[in-house]
Amino acid sequence: MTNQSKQKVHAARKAIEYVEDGMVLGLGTGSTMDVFLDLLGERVQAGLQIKGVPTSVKTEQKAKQLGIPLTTLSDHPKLDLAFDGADEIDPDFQLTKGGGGSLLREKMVDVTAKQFIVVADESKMVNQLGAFPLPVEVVKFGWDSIREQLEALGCDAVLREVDGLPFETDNDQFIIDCHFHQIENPHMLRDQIKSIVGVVEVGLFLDMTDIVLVGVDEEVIIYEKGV
Ligand SMILES: O=C[C@H](O)[C@H](O)[C@H](O)COP(=O)(O)O
Repeated sequence: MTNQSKQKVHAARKAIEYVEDGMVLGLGTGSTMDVFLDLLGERVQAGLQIKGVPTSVKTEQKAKQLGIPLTTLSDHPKLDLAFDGADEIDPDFQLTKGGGGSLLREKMVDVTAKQFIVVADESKMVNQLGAFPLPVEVVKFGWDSIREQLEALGCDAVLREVDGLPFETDNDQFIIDCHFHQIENPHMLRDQIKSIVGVVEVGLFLDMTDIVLVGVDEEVIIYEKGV
């Protein structure tokens, strides 16, 4: 197991400690969340009573395989906790997400939680957002015109492809990855991107995070908002 994988396991183990009987949880997407789901599945098999709202089809399928009971945002519009990974975390807990293409459902779920807990290895901690290409989910219609409008904001904007074909999200839309390299003002950029007609969501998760659990070698560093 790589050091990064070990850090994910440590952080996911710590995250499980926040889960209590009767809670309704947002279940994030990605390799870190896969570790978390495995551990959660073990706790459920041992008798823990929780329900989860998945943030992607992939997470939904894995949760079902593990016997984790699922529910919906319609039935539970306010979640107790949401757990999710991140692609970048800055010192103010601002995030970029969507490396796996699940940003829309992730944001919809994560924003509804009383507490949003980010689980990560230490490679995700950055001084400034932007080295990781910023994912933007867009409608298919006129996507190239949207891409040009994104480039006008000062980035190289690239349609995400898999095996030479456009990547399609769980919502049947495209992702455009925006290479800004450095994001000076995440709030302004979010507002500029969201004002482009045809943009569905942007992978800047701002002012949402309550707790960050970072796996660092054999320990986990806990960062809490306001502490
Ligand atoms: O769309 C994917 C999500 O935003 C993930 O949470 C993010 O990419 C982090 O994934 P991982 O834990 O695999 O690094």
